[in-house]
Amino acid sequence: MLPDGVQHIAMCLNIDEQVALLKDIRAIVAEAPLYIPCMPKTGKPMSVRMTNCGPLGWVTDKENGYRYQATHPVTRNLWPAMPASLMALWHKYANYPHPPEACLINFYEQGAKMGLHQDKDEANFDAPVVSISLGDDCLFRVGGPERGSSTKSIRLASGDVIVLGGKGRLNYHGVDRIYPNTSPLLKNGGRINLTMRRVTPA
Ligand SMILES: O=C(O)CCC(=O)C(=O)O
Ligand SMILES: [Fe+2]
Repeated sequence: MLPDGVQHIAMCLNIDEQVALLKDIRAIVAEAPLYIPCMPKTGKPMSVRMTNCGPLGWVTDKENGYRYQATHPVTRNLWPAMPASLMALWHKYANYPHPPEACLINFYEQGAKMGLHQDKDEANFDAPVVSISLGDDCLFRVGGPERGSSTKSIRLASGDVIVLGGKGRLNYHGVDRIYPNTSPLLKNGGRINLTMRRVTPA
């Protein structure tokens, strides 16, 4: 059983839908290249590469830490628009009457991971976080709203959706590992995660 408010919806996207979504993501990455985010204060580079689409994007660097901003930290351009394919997934799974403002695009190569954390840089926790997996499987871990709470590990596959909402909105979660060569979607392997969020109060 997953914690209250955490939903794992397996195989939401069939292979054709995954290919179509990937095409949209490739267009976004062509305009807003993946960059290497760094941890606040220490400046340690994260193993995941990132970009965003939508009016706001989540960024992090040594000097200014975790935040949302309207522009890409390297190109300084506005983030590309959120594609209709992502908007449709939000409206299907978020059960929230306002559109998402940010979609963080995470790219994990083999060996990349993401430590346990809460998504709490938003000024609005009423809306859920809707997260889509594409490409190689990963081991996803989710706990409760306190750092020490027990966690549960689940394997996510390409086309799966995770929703963190309600009581689960601030639950700790992270990605422990990528399982190489488990999906034919990305020619060179790796995993893409798309995390849609509402940032400001509606
Ligand atoms: O890659 C994932 O499935 C989770 C990503 C995540 O938790 C985040 O970007 O905040
Ligand atoms: Fe997260």
